[in-house]
Amino acid sequence: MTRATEQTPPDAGADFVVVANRLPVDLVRDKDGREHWKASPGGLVTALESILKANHGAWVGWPGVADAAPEPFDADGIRLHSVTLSAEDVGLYYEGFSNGTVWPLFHDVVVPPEYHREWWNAYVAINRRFAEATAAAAATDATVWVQDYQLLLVPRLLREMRPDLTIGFFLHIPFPPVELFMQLPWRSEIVEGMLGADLVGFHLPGGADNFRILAHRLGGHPSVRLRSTRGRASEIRVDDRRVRVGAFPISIDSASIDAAARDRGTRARAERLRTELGSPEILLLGVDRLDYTKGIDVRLRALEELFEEGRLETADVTLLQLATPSRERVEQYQIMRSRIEESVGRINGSFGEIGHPVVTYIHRPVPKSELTAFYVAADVMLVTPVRDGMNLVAKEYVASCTDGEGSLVLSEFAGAAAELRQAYLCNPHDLEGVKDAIMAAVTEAEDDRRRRMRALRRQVLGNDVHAWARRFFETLDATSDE
Ligand SMILES: Nc1ncnc2c1ncn2[C@@H]1O[C@H](COP(=O)(O)OP(=O)(O)O)[C@@H](O)[C@H]1O
Ligand SMILES: O=P(O)(O)OC[C@H]1O[C@H](O[C@H]2O[C@H](CO)[C@@H](O)[C@H](O)[C@H]2O)[C@H](O)[C@@H](O)[C@@H]1O
Repeated sequence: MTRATEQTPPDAGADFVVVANRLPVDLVRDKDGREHWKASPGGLVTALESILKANHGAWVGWPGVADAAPEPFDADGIRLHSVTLSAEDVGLYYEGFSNGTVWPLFHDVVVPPEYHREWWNAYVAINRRFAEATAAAAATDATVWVQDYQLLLVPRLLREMRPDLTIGFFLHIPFPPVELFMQLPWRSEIVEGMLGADLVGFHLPGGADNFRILAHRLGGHPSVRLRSTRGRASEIRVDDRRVRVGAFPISIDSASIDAAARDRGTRARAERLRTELGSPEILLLGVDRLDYTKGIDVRLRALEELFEEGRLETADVTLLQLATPSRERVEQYQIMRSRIEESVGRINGSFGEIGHPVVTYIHRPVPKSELTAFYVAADVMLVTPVRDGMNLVAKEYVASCTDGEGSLVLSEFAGAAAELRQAYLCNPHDLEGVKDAIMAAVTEAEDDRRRRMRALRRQVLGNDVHAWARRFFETLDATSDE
């Protein structure tokens, strides 16, 4: 989404409203003070954009910069309502409680979560602000879909304001084991906040199970498994309401990525890219937000050791690592960036040649069409998070391997590993295992590699983001009909 046009808001409100921390476009302020909109980062936007366009819905979210307060406007057929956040709000609610407390806690405390009462107070106040904006944007009896960990309190707040609404909630990141969640000083408030929804969705059944156990332990809410949904959902009783809970693994717009990857221009760009990278025999690719959960450091260590041990020849192999800047004011992200950039420098210092680094590192987002060309060009995709809700990059790569060539090295700790079983799976905490997975992806016989990719493509092309949304809405409808 790149163009935005102003229109008068519809009086009656929208029948379908998505509320997420971010709008699907970010407001960008140039140095000279001029403003324009650009697509905002991350998998959530990628996933929901096509669904909203098809349904002429509304989206409530933050425009991505402090103090911006644009009037509601339409962009590519979606009505956008901005929630204004001051610089202080961004520091306390987004960088603080969302990304300094919940994000690390829910990603298995891979860095220590911080618990600060002023972050929590801001989180409560801003969740209320999002709920109020959503209540104002939704028509009578509308369906509202609340997204993700920044808005865990919104379902309950919204139900109190607008009992007529049907409310779905989806968590895009892992829901942690009970023992870890219990660290949170505000654990009951969070669970009760989520239980305000009619349907609470997770990527994996394990997340749904953890939530059910916590609803019982913290709130005394009993639950039953629903046989009718073939083990996919459970039901929690909250007073006189029934809240469904289930697993809905998100996916991508597989067909459109497949088509983009087949495009002649994309293929030509992929060829040129390989030439620009020195025509390596094996092109490895990493594509991530620069986040400490993504295991970029893990794959760099693995590659460095494979070079040191002579298992990979530096003359044959190149890694292209794309890293989108992310949450740059949060300290742990700064630490991880320094560590990664130091590793890239060290590896190139040891193994690169003049004009031929072994690792090419790009710390900025690239256009989607360019990204598809990178996927097409790559021989091996490295996806090695220490924990990840799903990881859409893994699925995008598979959808781009239209000629059946290409190998995916995938961490068992990414949600995607539950579906992409034929990838070269590895444990990112076991460096030898990661190295072996990379070597297998590079050296396995062509027939075996192709057989794996065929199976992966069947999975990704047969389970796209439209099927994900359909499954979620069917379950939500069934819940609200009863
Ligand atoms: N350097 C980049 N340039 C452009 N898009 C990127 C880049 N890195 C990641 N993306 C996009 O961002 C999304 C990342 O989604 P995902 O892998 O699920 O992780 P997350 O949402 O945690 O960032 C994908 O759709 C991917 O194409
Ligand atoms: O908005 P940001 O702080 O810049 O972060 C970008 C998004 O990152 C997270 O993505 C998650 O959702 C993906 C789709 O379900 C999933 O594949 C991935 O594993 C998750 O990490 C976050 O959950 C979004 O809210 C952010 O917008």
